[in-house]
Amino acid sequence: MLVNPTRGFHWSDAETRALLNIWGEHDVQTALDGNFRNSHVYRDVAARLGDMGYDRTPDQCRVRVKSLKRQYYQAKKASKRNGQYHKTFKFYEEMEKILSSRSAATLESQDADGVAVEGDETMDGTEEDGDSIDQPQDSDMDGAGECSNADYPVKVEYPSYPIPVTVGSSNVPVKQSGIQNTSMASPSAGKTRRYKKRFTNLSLEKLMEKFLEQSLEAEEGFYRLEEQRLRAEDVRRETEHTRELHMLQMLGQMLAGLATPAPSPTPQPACNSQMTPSAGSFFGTHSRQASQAEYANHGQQRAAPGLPRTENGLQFIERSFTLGRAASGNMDNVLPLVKNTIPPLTSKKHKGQDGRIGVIGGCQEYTGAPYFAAISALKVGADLSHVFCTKDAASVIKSYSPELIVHPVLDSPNAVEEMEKWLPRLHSLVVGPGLGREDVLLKNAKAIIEKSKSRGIPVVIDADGLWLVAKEPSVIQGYQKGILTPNVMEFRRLYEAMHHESLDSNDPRGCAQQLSIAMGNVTLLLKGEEDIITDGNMVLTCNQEGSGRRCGGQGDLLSGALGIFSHWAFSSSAEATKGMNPALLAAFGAASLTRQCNRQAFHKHGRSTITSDMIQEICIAFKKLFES
Ligand SMILES: NC(=O)C1=CN([C@@H]2O[C@H](COP(=O)(O)OP(=O)(O)OC[C@H]3O[C@@H](n4cnc5c(N)ncnc54)[C@H](O)[C@@H]3O)[C@@H](O)[C@H]2O)[C@@H](O)CC1
Ligand SMILES: Nc1ncnc2c1ncn2[C@@H]1O[C@H](COP(=O)(O)OP(=O)(O)OP(=O)(O)O)[C@@H](O)[C@H]1O
Repeated sequence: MLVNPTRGFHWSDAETRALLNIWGEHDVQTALDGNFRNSHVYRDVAARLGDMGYDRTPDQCRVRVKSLKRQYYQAKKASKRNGQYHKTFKFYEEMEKILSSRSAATLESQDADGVAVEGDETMDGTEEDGDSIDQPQDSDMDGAGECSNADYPVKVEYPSYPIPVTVGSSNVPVKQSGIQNTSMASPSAGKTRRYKKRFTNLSLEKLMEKFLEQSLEAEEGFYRLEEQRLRAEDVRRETEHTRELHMLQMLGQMLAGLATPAPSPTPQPACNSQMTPSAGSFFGTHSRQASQAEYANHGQQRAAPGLPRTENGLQFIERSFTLGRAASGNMDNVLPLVKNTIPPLTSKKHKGQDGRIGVIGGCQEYTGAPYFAAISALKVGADLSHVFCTKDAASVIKSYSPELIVHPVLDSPNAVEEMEKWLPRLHSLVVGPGLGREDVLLKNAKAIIEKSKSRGIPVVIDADGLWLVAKEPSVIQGYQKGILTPNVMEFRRLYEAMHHESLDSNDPRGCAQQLSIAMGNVTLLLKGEEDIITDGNMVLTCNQEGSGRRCGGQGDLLSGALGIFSHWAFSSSAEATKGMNPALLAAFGAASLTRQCNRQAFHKHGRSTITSDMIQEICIAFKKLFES
């Protein structure tokens, strides 16, 4: 049970004696002597008082002790004068006993340190009450760090580098630079006294020890914080990395979802009422930006038939390709996939393995077109290039190049059988360059397209082949390995044939997509200022820089190149194409190459650039685009 449960300011005599008994014990005095911090000592004193039934806080004990000491010193002073005063201080004897023996001990240590110190345990920076009048004769420490005790003057040398010290009760380390001249030199009077009280009882060695200890503590604290910061940074980086990996995984899964071969598509209704025409005209003055934005919408709104379009890989890809398009078409994101489809040149392969291409075209009027197409296929990398032309065109075409294998069969009575027997040897077919529009030639071309379809051979249709398609769309409709390469005129013709209405010249992409869908998602490469490539689901644009030079035969170069690119693309694994429609990749590759050839040739020949000049550039252009 507590004797003093009120914890009031008044100390009873018994309580005070109990306190002095504890405080006067040797181990308590030793613990208090010369220590900066004495809170733990007074905590112990208060606890022991508590054991005796007195409920006092450590602070109350400390204040009470101070008060007793003050009274003791005053009584002692007075007693020197009249020998009486001590009689009025009822605890004089007890205090005398404690402090006199303590003085002796302190003096011993003073001798050892060479520093005169008198006083008590007042070094606790956290518990100072600011009351210094209990010190009858404080030792002085002046602003220059000099301990000016009369008997033992000592010059205190502080290190010139900043030492973090704990100030007040906040325990915040602060740096004191030039400590001799600042904080010790110009504090307020009260502070000066406090410093005096704190430091006078300490030996220099201890003082320095304290400084160094605190300096070390502060340094350790700094490193601890720094370590925490670095760990937090590591965690942040790791989180970021995991997030990126997660995104990549998601992308991979989506692309893998697209690798599933598409089922046979159904032709779609032609018109997309959601389309809004933009300003300008592709077929006249075309506003590219407007239609780009517009087209992004088409890509996301349409659910085209035939291709997996669940939540979904396709939408995701469309978005990413739409983003990529803004700056430079799809050069950055599609070209690497095209590269993936190009077979490496190795000594292990035999002739024909990298591609055997057939061109159906070449008549009395047009011998250049099939030649351009066939030679371009060779120059891009086909091993063998065949031309199936009319009899009178054959020798002319042969005379252009000994590289080409020319079959004068297109106008023969058994043209289809003649050509069909070559089909097993062909990897892809280009139908149309220089074909002409004679019914019999178109009929034979149509028959050979049908045969090729049944064999699953990729079929590129260009020029007069498109004339045929405009008349009979079913010849290629819904064939996923079919690719149409109309120029502006051919596109218009096709569109109007399919939709029975004029095309919206302000919306080339929308129209191209509509046409592709109407054709059963056959891939379309609409040539122009910007080549638009679509399979109805996805739209790519090729803005590879070309030139302003348009001469006959450039489209033939493109269709011939596309012949070989389509073979490579359709022979590639889904992994290589990342699940993208191979027809799109092939078209993109051929379009980029043609434009690059045009650019290079134009640099050399300017206005005089002709298709033969472009063909000369295929090697360098191919290297630049696909092998660098
Ligand atoms: N050196 C050669 O042997 C060449 C033969 N070519 C072949 O020539 C054949 C015809 O192809 P084209 O692209 O010349 O087809 P077109 O004869 O339909 O068009 C030729 C050009 O005439 C203009 N044109 C066509 N119809 C028009 C109309 N109604 N009103 C106004 N202008 C019109 C357009 O500028 C068009 O690009 C194809 O088989 C093609 O392959 C071309 O490839 C060019 C080179
Ligand atoms: N305005 C243009 N700016 C840049 N390149 C263009 C432009 N128009 C067409 N091209 C490019 O020229 C090439 C041939 O396209 P073009 O429209 O001349 O084909 P074409 O008329 O079918 O050719 P051909 O004369 O062989 O029949 C394509 O690669 C295309 O990208």
